[in-house]
This record gives sequence, structure tokens and C-alpha cells, in this order.
Amino acid sequence: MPNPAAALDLLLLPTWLVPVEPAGVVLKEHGLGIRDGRIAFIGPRSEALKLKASEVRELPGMLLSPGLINAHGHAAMTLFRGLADDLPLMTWLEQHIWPAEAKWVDEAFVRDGTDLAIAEQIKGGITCFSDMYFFPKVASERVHNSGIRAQIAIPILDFPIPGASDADEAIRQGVELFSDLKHHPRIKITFGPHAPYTVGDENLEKIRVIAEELDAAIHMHVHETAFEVQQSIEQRGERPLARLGRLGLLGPRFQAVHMTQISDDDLALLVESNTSVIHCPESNLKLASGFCPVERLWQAGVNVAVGTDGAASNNDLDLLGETRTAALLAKAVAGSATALDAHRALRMATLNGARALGLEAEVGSLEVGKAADLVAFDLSGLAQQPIYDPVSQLIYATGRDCVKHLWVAGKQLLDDRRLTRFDEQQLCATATAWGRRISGHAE
Ligand SMILES: CSC[C@H]1O[C@@H](n2cnc3c(O)ncnc32)[C@H](O)[C@@H]1O
Ligand SMILES: [Zn+2]
Repeated sequence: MPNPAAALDLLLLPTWLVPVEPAGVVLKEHGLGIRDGRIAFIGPRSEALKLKASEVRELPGMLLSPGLINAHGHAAMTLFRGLADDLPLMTWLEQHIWPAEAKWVDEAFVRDGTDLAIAEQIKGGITCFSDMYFFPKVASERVHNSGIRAQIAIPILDFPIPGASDADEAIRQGVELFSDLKHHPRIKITFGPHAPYTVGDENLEKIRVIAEELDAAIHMHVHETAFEVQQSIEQRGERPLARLGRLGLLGPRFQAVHMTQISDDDLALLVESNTSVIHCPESNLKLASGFCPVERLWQAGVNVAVGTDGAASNNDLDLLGETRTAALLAKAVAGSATALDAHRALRMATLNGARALGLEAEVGSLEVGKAADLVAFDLSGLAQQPIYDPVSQLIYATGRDCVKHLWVAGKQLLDDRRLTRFDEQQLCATATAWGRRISGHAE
């Protein structure tokens, strides 16, 4: 049993503390205490200063919030950043990315690309990310070593992929990894059927059965483009989401990534099944895939989280920037300036992400008992002045270079913008070497 009178490991005293839950609250003159990797105290500064703490840290001019949660991405694709730009989805995938993956993706690629992604994300205020890429065991090892938190989705397609000769092998590997990491405090294994157009009914049914047995989540690209929906209607006589509903996949453990096409029936299915949607606005904009109607979903009660997608279609892993884009785009799509205000946008990037990934009891808001996954943003620069509402300033006027400190489960992974577990120069050198090999100037 935790002892409330025991000394704190760390007491943080920021200018603003934004717990996200309760919604819309900004606390001034408050402190947050951490003990054994968890939030042990939130209260007025005067009370906080009476507590024993091994370390007390003043954070003047800083906003302390839950760490950002990047709910969809393909981490190792950082090494394909900028390889094939300005193309529509299917041309990008079929003519550029899949051939490059067949040629280059091996365990070393995933090791180096995932490290680069983790470091970039930590520097951008992300404490937890969702990954869906090849060699998920290697990605899990990188997450374990780095101290970050992640959901790792096992990639499954009907055809051979790097690391698995068919869907059965991928599923077998996934079940093994799930069981190996069942008790890992920061890694959650889920199943990642790629998309309705790459996974047939037979494999989807196998995935549903196994996910049910293990109580595991399912993470999938769905309704990314109008073409995907049209093709499914022509070939199968039904919309992809309706097909997933008929096969029994939808539910609170299902994460539908993209959803740029939503009919009234689709919306009803999402609401009834309590399926989460993961919105990736910048990838959707860059590939001209379409627009996810975030405000409509939100008003209907659907949980909407936000993700960057991979660095080959974004081209960065900047969730703060992505959240700004989401807030601005939501207004354009809804035709209403009140759509997705700054406080709801921050909730989408934190608590909604946690809920989508099934981590709501553990992270996503600053509440006593939750894991201490925190980020301190420095709002003292001239571009943030004056400050009427610090959350408005964070979403609309702050870039990720203002991320000052970051903790996951109470461990500091970024200290005054310095990565505590990575050598930044080494990461850059390794990525540059991969780029030279891939672009054909290899040594
Ligand atoms: C099984 S997941 C890995 C697989 O997905 C590809 N991918 C990356 N981004 C997207 C996207 O936006 N839509 C569809 N597929 C995507 C990635 O290149 C891998 O082949
Ligand atoms: Zn994706």
C-alpha cells in the first residue's frame, strides 16, 4: 500500500498545471508530487511545500501537462522520410514505399529507425506512441531500452512482409510477443491488420478470435480514402466499416485509423460499438486522402484521438503541430470556428489517446495514482506573450521546440531539451548513413 506521508521523489512547481481531467481546468500556484513513478500529490503550492521531497524543481514560465500520446504511426519509417513526396496514397504505397520496404527493411533498419522516431517524439513532448511496423519484437526492445511507453501493433497482411512469410506466421509471432510482454509496465501488444483492402475475411476472423481470447486491441487503417470505400462497394457489395462490423471486429478495443469517409450508417456503427477513431490530419492532407469530420464524431460521442502516421507521409512526428492542424482543420470541415477548441484539442492529444489505446486507467491526465507521464512546455518566449489562456497559447502559438522537460513513469527522458538516454549526434549520423545507402550514394 502506498504511504501518503512518505517522502516524494520529486516535487514539480510549474506556473500552470493542466490536468486535462477535469476538462478545461488550469491550476496556478499548484504543485505535483511523484513517488515510485506515479503521481502522488496534486495540490496548492503552499501545501506542496510542506511535503518532504528528495528533489524540488521550480518550473517558472512552464505549463505542466500529461505527456502527448501519438495514437498512430510507423516508427521506423523515419528512415524513409522524404523518400516519396507529393503522391496519392496508392501510388505512394504501391510504386514507392512497398518496393523500398521489400529492399531495405530488416531488423537493423527497424532498430535504427525506431530509435530515431523515439528520440524525435520525446523531444516533441510525446510520452506514449502507437507503432505499427515490421519486426515488432525489435521495436519493443527499443521501447524497453528508451524508457518511453508504447502500443506495438503486430503488422498483418494477406501477403508476405519483412519478418513473416504469411499472416499465420505474423499472428503466431504476435501471440508469442503478447505473452512475453503481458506484464511489461510500458509496452502493450495489439494486433494490426493493415487495412480492409490488404486483409481478407478469413484472416480478419482469425484476428478477431485471438484478440478476444487475449483481450487484446485491434489497430487498423480504415476508410483512409474514398477510393478504398468505392472499391469495397464494387468488389464486395459493402463498405469496409460495415464489413468489419459484420465480422465482429468493432468495439471498444478497436482503433479505426483515418476514417475520412463517414456515412450516417458508419457513424451509427462507430457510436453503437464504442469504437475509437484515430485522426491523422497531416498525412490525410499530404496524400490528399480526405478529411475526418472530427467535430461531427465528437458531438456524436465517438472517442477521437490524434496521430502523426509515419514520417514518410507527414513528414514529421510532431504531435503538438498535428494537434494544431487538427484544431484548425476541424473548424474548416465543420464550417464552424467553435469546432475543436484548444482545450478539447489538448484532450484529444492526451486523454482521448489513452482511451483509444486502452491506457486510460494509467495515463492521459494528471490524476493521483496515474503514472507520472508528464511534459513541461516553456511558454516564456516572446512568441507566447501575453498569456490570457496558456492552453490556447500552447495549441495555437507554441512549437515543439518549447518542450523543455519530459518524464515517463517518473523517469526523466528529456532534461532542459537534452535527451537523457540517447546520443543525439550518433542518431543523426546513423540516419544519415541509412539515407546515403537508400539513395544510392552508399559507402
Ligand atoms: C502493416 S502496417 C505497415 C505498412 O503500412 C504502410 N503504411 C504506412 N502509412 C500508411 C498509410 O497511411 N496507409 C496505408 N498504409 C500505410 C507501411 O508502409 C507498411 O507497409
Ligand atoms: Zn498509417
